[in-house]
Amino acid sequence: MSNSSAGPILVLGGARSGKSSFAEKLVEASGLPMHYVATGRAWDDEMRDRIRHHQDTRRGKGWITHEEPLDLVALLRRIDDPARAILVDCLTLWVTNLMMEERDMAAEFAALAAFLPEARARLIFVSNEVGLGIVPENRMARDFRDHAGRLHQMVAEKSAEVYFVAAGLPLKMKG
Ligand SMILES: Nc1nc2c(ncn2[C@@H]2O[C@H](COP(=O)(O)OP(=O)(O)OP(=O)(O)O)[C@@H](O)[C@H]2O)c(=O)[nH]1
Repeated sequence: MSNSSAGPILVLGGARSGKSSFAEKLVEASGLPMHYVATGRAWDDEMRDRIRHHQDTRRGKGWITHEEPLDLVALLRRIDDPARAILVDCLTLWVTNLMMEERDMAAEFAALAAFLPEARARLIFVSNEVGLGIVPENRMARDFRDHAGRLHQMVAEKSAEVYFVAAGLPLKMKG
């Protein structure tokens, strides 16, 4: 794992690809205090169960959890510290939440782009690669796919390392 000054790490993958576990291991290997930023919202019982499983079983003690569905950059600026590893899980849920609230996507992405080179913490971003299937039929899904793709390109460009995880296997794409 690179040092904090080298830039963030981006971990991409499909649903249930093992991307979050891989990213969690990177954070644990850093030996730094571990911060988890959840962008997901508990919108139903299934999601509530998943979140409980993440909090109690997957992460357990030793992690500090922050829940922020929208103002991700403001939170990252608040908790940024060179003596911390911060895992953001995940960027695609952030995109979903921003779209639901009709936020200015370009402005939000620009704020993140401005923050990344200044960040001092070991930052690890997890995100779903959603652009590999057929073109979605509905407009909102196409917009979502496009926003996610643009965001991934921006974060990848500013990252020191980029991985693609499939079937639990990480493929290093950058760094
Ligand atoms: N609000 C909240 N959300 C959480 C918390 N822990 C995890 N989550 C959310 O749960 C999501 C992960 O859900 P999963 O369905 O288990 O993971 P997945 O990304 O489909 O699977 P993998 O590819 O194996 O990681 C993350 O994107 C988080 O946003 C938490 O403490 N609070």
